[in-house]
Amino acid sequence: MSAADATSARGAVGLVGRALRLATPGERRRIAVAAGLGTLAGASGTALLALSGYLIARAAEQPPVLSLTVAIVCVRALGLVRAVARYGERLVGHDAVLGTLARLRASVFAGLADRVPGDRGSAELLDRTVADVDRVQDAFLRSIAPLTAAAAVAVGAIVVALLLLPSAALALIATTLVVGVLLPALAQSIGRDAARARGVRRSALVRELTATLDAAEELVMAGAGEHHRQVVAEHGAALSRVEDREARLTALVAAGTSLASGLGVVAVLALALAAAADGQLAPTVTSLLALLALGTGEVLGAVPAAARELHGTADAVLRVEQLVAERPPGRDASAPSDAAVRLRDLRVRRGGRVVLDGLDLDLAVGERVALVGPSGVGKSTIGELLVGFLPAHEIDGEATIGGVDLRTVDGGALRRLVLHVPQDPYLFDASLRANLALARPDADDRELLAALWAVGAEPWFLALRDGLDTPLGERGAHCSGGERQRIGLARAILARGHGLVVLDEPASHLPADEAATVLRAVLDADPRRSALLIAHRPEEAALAARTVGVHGPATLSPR
Ligand SMILES: Nc1ncnc2c1ncn2[C@@H]1O[C@H](COP(=O)(O)OP(=O)(O)OP(=O)(O)O)[C@@H](O)[C@H]1O
Repeated sequence: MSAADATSARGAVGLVGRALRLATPGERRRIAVAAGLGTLAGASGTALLALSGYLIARAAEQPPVLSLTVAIVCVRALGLVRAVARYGERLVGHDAVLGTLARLRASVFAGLADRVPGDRGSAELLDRTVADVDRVQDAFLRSIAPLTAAAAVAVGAIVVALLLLPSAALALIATTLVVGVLLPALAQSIGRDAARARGVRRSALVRELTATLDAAEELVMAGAGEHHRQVVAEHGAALSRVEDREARLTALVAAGTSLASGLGVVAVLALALAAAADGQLAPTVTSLLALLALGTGEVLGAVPAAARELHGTADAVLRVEQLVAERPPGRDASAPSDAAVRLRDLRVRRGGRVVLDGLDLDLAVGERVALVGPSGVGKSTIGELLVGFLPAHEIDGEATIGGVDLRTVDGGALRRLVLHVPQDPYLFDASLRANLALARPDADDRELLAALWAVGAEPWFLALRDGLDTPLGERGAHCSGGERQRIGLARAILARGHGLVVLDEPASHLPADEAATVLRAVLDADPRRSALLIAHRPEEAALAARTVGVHGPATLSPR
């Protein structure tokens, strides 16, 4: 089903089914209970209104009070039932939906994290993914529940009217068709166009804003800040215009809904009065019918907004469903037994361009190999291949680790086997301790400090006021390039259990006379670990038992 299909009734039912499939059976049961309680609240509200009308009209005739007792008790009971059912609906519904959301967020994150980095998407995709999961909540609470309640109340009211005055039932059916079918179809079409236009405008704004914030320093230095501020403001204004138009159209539909409901009440009242004048209907039932129509109109009044919401959530539900259900292509459950690497006649394409071609490389268990060569010839690409960061469709030829094809190896098993130490390690906006503990959560402070000392970070550390509790700032903004690299290298010293470490120029910002010593400490931290060391400096390459030169797409020669 495409998002556009959601405009049809079948599409809407299908979408409700798909949204419900995102919940576990237990959550579905609670969502059903919430929808049932919502229906009970809506029905008792409408019945309360109708019965109150009857009671007032009957009381005006000044009958013996005892003859009103049943109606009075019913009115009290309905008032209580309505309040309790509404409270229960909110409680059970939100409890079920928030539980579903928490679980979905974790699944969506796992789905994104499992993808190779290039396949993970931009800030815009991540932004939409977070918003999408939130919108699934709307599908449950703002669409499914009110639509169920409205359908049940409308059918009940029509049956009651049919028993009392068939012509009033016809007027109610007409109101239901206009308010519950025609106007929602209009609202859905507004929702579809508005959601599409809003999505395009919002994406453009997020893209521009992210790019501007990322490059803020360079833009200010180049004097281009004002221009970009204007571009962001224009995108913001365009989004506001789309939202403004959507709000005006929505208000028109809301006005149409109130008008149609009101006309329905007037029609039912007129028919009931005429029937009462003809003696076909007791005068007291006239007000019951009119207020029954009023109550039904109120419940139906939520349908256009619910239908619009349902359409608005269609794309979101489909995207979340894909992220939760889809495994990254080509990854299966095979786990390599060791870290022996074998590459034969390997060809790698990146961005549509061949960057490695005819590559042969062996790395035995426990062996240390250095990769050297000019910039841009594909050294890092080899490292990324070994750690599963390249999409399978970009790799041709033989590429195995522990005898398992690198294109099909299980992502989790590969990351437990191969440790990647990048040139620019990612530091979280957290304490130094938390950033180091990422590599070994059970390491104590003594071990963390030993790792810092081994990478030559002692003088820097001793100058920190809060020691291991020092916050490192967003992306490690409080650290220099060299300090960030030392933290990345300390993580590699702390890490345990890997069969292979890929060191991708992780000491390039350190002074040349220190880099080789620090790298040796990393290599010696786990002597059983084999290593692929990507290096530009000869003294670093000399740490490996064997050096391999990479010279371009078609050549790779052992030295
Ligand atoms: N994500 C990517 N998308 C498209 N092309 C890429 C990507 N990453 C790298 N490349 C291209 O692949 C080629 C090899 O890049 P790679 O980073 O492997 O080279 P390198 O030998 O490690 O270079 P350096 O020594 O400068 O780090 C380069 O031409 C680069 O432009």
